[in-house]
Amino acid sequence: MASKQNPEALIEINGLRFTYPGIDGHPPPGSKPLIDNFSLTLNSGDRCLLVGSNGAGKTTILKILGGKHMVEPHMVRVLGRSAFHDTALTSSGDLCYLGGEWRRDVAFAGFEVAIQMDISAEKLIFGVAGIDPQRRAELLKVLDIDLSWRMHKVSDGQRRRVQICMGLLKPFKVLLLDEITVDLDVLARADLLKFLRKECEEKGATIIYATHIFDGLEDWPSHIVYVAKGTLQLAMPMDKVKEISKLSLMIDGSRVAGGPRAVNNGWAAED
Ligand SMILES: Nc1ncnc2c1ncn2[C@@H]1O[C@H](COP(=O)(O)OP(=O)(O)OP(=O)(O)O)[C@@H](O)[C@H]1O
Repeated sequence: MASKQNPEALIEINGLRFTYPGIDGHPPPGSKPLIDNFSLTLNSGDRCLLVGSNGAGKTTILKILGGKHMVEPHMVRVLGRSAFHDTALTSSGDLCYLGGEWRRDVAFAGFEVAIQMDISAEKLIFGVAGIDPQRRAELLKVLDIDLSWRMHKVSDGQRRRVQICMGLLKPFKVLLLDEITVDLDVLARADLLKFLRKECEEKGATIIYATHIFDGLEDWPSHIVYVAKGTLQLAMPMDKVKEISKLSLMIDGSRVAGGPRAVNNGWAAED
């Protein structure tokens, strides 16, 4: 994470404040903002794990970053632009959001189609125009997709793999992932995380990944952000988290008879 002035910042959130509108389209009078005074800056190559309990506001933050909710343009800048107002950010593929409603549908030949329709994986994946064949082949391998799968007959995890593949076909600069890996088996998830890490390290992409499943993620993120009740509680590079966690193990080890207390590597946090 970097200072607000850093020109390399791919994501800049400055004092974000957000309240869901009521039925009249306006925030209910006197309502407390769901997200309040939230600031965060991520640079090229950063891989940020967004954690927090149910209802903490993770999806809301990702949707705002993905341009799905309107906020004042100065509060959220993605690639230096306002995600809500600059629709070219998403249409170009530079900003990619995978989560929420996306779980039910995929973009196919310019339309949103139900992911469970009677269609082959091949038709869906090869139906996306203007894709680098090498990238497509790599994703098919990473996600271990059988092109003959019929989407209405495959398992949830297999369907999700096709969907993730389609979402990642276009190279992105900023990727927002909202719990999209829950249906994947351990190996598929590990391969996907490896691919995503490579995109950051080699192409300078930035990823925010919201998840409750921390298994196998110890070495994936470069940063961790913990949110509770819409407020940023902690934003830290992983190196620092590991340092603190080691330190706390040493301190506890010297205090507690019988050895160090498990601190769960600094990952688990309760609201
Ligand atoms: N469209 C909406 N209108 C009004 N309130 C909403 C809307 N969407 C979410 N909320 C509320 O905002 C709060 C934060 O929801 P959000 O989905 O951002 O949390 P989350 O951290 O992603 O939770 P989870 O881990 O369960 O997915 C919740 O209290 C939720 O009820």
